[in-house]
Amino acid sequence: MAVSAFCCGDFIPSSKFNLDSVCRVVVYFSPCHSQYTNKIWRYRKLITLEGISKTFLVAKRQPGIRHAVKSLFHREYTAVDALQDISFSIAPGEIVGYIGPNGAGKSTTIKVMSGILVPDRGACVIDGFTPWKDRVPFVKNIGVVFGQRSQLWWDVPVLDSFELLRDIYDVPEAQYKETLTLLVEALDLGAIIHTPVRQLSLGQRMRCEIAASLLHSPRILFLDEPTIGLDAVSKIAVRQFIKKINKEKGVTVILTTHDMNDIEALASRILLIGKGKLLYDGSVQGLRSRFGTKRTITADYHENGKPLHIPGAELLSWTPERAILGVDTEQVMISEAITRLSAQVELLDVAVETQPIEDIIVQMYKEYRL
Ligand SMILES: Nc1ncnc2c1ncn2[C@@H]1O[C@H](COP(=O)(O)OP(=O)(O)OP(=O)(O)O)[C@@H](O)[C@H]1O
Repeated sequence: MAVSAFCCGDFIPSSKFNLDSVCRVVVYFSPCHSQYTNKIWRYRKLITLEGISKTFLVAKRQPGIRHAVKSLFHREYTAVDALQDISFSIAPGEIVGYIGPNGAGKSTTIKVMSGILVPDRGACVIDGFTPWKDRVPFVKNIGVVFGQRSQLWWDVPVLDSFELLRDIYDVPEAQYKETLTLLVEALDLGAIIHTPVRQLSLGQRMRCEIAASLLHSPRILFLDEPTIGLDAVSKIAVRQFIKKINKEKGVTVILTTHDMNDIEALASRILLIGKGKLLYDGSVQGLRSRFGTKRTITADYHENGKPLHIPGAELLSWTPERAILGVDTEQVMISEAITRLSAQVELLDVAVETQPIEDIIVQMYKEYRL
């Protein structure tokens, strides 16, 4: 019983399955079980970052010709600590939202994880590879989309870019054709695949970028602001597609975004980074219960001439038939507030709204002084 409970859970890559299952059984029956359980647990993680730090040296430049000439001989630099001791791990099949204010270090982390940038300190192991050391085998495992940059060739039809990428990743012809057919259908690319990239709208290009990042069927997808600048319909299409490949293909997704609707729609786990430091790692639900304690109660009732006074609740608006109340659940339980309300008016309808995730994030940024 205990063994089966221990074995079930995350997807285990087939090539590692035997070793992994044998290890787990051996470890479970070993006398120093807990010590080894930690190591095995880490082994089962697809992505592990430990103590990653990165500092950029930015040349100081003063305006004016005199300073420009001076800087030719003597340059001063400012150190920007983009990442400070970042550690986390991600299991196969997770969708993780990586959030934080501007300049927090999100893109820098994605660049480290995708092997574009070498950190100053720390370790990063993704599916057994160190991204910046094992670049050639590693990139076959990952797809990357930078919302503000393109991996497609500007002047040629989208399909030509896809074929070039097929050659770069050395994707077998049959596999390429099958994947392309699926992507064209799922992302509705049929009408635009023969159009040069420069003639596409932002939303059309973004769908093509996502397809391009998946042509080689990677297990991990890094998405850096994939919905930036998209209209509501395109955003929904991109979100649905991300959900689909996660569910059906088990693709692990790490997503940076400023759009909290992306987070609500997709991520079950959030990593919050601020000023290069990891500040929160937990579920969206955990975030709500820790920071989202405010509720709004809208009450409709039989006409009542007197403004309400509900102890523990703030009266946000009032008419003789409707009141809107703000309640902090840390002070008063919702059920208690409604009981107090019904003691004063004859209720017809009551609606309770939770705080939008956007407000909760703003509150978090305030709390952490970001
Ligand atoms: N190549 C670089 N040279 C110098 N400084 C850099 C470089 N790249 C990033 N930085 C600095 O590192 C910090 C983190 O930048 P990063 O792009 O990772 O932030 P971000 O969280 O992705 O921000 P945004 O949400 O605005 O995209 C910033 O202060 C930025 O100015």
